[in-house]
Amino acid sequence: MSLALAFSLQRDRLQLQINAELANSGVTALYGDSGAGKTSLLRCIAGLEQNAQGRISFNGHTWQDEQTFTPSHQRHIGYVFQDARLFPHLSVLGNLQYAYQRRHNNGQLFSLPQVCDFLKLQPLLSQNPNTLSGGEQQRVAIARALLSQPQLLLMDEPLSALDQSSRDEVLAVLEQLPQQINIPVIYVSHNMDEVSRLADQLCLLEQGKIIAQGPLLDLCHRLDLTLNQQEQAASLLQGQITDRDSKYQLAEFALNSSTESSTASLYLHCEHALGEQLRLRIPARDVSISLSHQQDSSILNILPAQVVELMHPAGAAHAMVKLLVGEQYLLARITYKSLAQLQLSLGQTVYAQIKSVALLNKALDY
Ligand SMILES: Nc1ncnc2c1ncn2[C@@H]1O[C@H](COP(=O)(O)OP(=O)(O)OP(=O)(O)O)[C@@H](O)[C@H]1O
Repeated sequence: MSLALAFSLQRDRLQLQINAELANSGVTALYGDSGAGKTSLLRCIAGLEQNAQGRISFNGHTWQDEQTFTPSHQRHIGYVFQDARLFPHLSVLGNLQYAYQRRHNNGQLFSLPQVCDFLKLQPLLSQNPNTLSGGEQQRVAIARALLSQPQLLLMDEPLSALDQSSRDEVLAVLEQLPQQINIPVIYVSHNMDEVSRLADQLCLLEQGKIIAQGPLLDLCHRLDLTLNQQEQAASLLQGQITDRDSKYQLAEFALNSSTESSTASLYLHCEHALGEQLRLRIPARDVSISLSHQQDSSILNILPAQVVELMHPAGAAHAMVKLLVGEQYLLARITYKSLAQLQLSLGQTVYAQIKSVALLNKALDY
């Protein structure tokens, strides 16, 4: 059971041609450049594009084919837009009650107190939407979408219109979303940092077509994808906090591995509890490579690694090196000159020097 898509939509400047089956649990990120067709695809799923030709079905229910077109309000979906679109003449509570009263069914997946608690809306209930910050408005918009009791939640760049502090506020809520709701989420974004914090599955859209799809962890290390040849490419590593060093205020983060012999650890500063499964994001540009283990460096995290793939697009000043660290992959973006000087080859053992890591709250789903 899943969201099965086989349809096309003709736009003035874009032909959307979609053939895909999206997961029916967790967060699937629809990622692509501006104009790739992400919003158009989401609108087709929502039943907001009458001109889409083809078939869309969800969990065995046909929403659209040659004979059928289920209107948007009968698809049991929640939709969160880039802007909150709250009713200005109603209080926050009024907006929420309006959505709840018009819920898709009598299901009680999400109750008003539960949603208000999760999205920390209690102090805002009597306020008018115009008096709220952008982040607060977006939290209300998410609550409103959930109160309609959807079976599928669609989110179209819900952070893009927010300033940094509001963005962080809503992102913190979204990171907790999978623990709170048990429905699939399709999340449109062109921000890889956001995607790596929130998504389990990734769907890459380019010029109206899905060019790759699968678990985020698999796709974010594939060097054939242009996404991973760019400056903002980053690796995701999965592991847990296994020790704390109170003298230096550091925690030991051990990468998950199936055997003791292939384990590897990094050191970082964090407050997370021992044993907690976490996701680590390491920008490829913050990983350098040396042939020997540097003993006189301030870089704390230096790990033995094996070169498993090299990518140097013709004429480019930079190359991407895919390394195996323990049992997980790490990307290093180095200059073509360094690649030539080090004479790196496949299978070679090197040392990965990691200058920065970001600890993400969400563990990866395998
Ligand atoms: N209502 C419309 N009528 C005609 N063309 C449209 C319409 N909406 C979008 N388009 C065009 O379809 C293409 C895809 O737009 P869409 O908004 O789906 O892309 P996107 O990937 O979501 O981009 P962004 O990240 O900038 O929102 C663009 O060329 C856009 O100009």
